[in-house]
Amino acid sequence: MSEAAIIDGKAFAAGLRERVAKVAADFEAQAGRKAGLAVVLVGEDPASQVYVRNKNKQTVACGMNSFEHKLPAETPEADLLALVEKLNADPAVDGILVQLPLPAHMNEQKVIATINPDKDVDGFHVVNVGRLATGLPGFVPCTPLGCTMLLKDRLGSLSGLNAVVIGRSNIVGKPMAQLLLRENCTVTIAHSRTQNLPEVVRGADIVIAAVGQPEMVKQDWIKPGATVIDVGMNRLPPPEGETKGKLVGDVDFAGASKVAGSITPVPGGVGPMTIAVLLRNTIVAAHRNAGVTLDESAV
Ligand SMILES: Nc1nc(=O)c2c([nH]1)NC[C@@H]1CN(c3ccc(C(=O)N[C@@H](CCC(=O)O)C(=O)O)cc3)C=[N+]21
Ligand SMILES: [Mg+2]
Repeated sequence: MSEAAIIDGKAFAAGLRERVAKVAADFEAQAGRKAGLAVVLVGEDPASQVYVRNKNKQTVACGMNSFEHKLPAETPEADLLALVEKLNADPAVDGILVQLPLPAHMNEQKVIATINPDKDVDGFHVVNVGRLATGLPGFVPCTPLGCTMLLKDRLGSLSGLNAVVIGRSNIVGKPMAQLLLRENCTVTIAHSRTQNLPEVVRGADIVIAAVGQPEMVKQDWIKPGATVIDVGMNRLPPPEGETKGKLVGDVDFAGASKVAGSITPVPGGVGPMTIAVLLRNTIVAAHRNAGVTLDESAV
């Protein structure tokens, strides 16, 4: 058995950002303004600050406006809701992202429910969850949409394939299952209570690992030739005398890549796709909100 092909999410994401930049330039020419993304960060979590900085840089690089709002951790929930309402009403803002997790004193569901669904470029609002489940146009969460793009690029049609999604979160597992169903896969959602998980995964042509358990999915769980998408991002404890631990996924990459047909690495796989799809969703939102025509399948 030869080594799996590496699915280069970083390169695919760079290509997607180039397509977004072209579409963003056309949008500006037609609408007479740039598309805009507002990112709200509450608190000083260092990892979150790095993500927000990257989003901001990539938004500007694609020719869109980035509006950053940083609030102290102890901000009252009512103040955050008021900011979201202000962004909802701002015609320069096409997309709104409130960085999760929020501090414990805030109700995430309530905050997400306050975002105008037509500016909800994360696809987290229940209206967008319902649209995805019923096949209506809306916004689809960035990570699972990015995974679907990588799968279709690699495999072409996914029709009839057995897909096993490990994890049932609202952000990845559940929308991932909906998207695979839309592609005519036979979909299984596995989770912490699933009996005989290795056997279930061995039936999969497509494995999506989104559990948050470092290197949980082992070599002998993988069907030979399967396509493996690793959504996990786990920081291992640093070795003696070092400050930064290694970043690993939910899949034992070295083992699984001996059996899989193709596999995403961590880092450089799904992560970069998440941000590129956010920019894609933002330029789509701008066209819809401004009434400018766009072939959405081309971006
Ligand atoms: N409302 C909301 N929407 C989000 O989409 C959202 C969020 N909140 N909160 C935090 C998570 C995390 N997230 C990542 C995006 C890209 C990388 C990424 O680009 N990772 C790189 C490098 C990571 C590294 O080296 O640290 C990679 O995997 O290659 C990671 C993580 C979006 N999130
Ligand atoms: Mg994620």
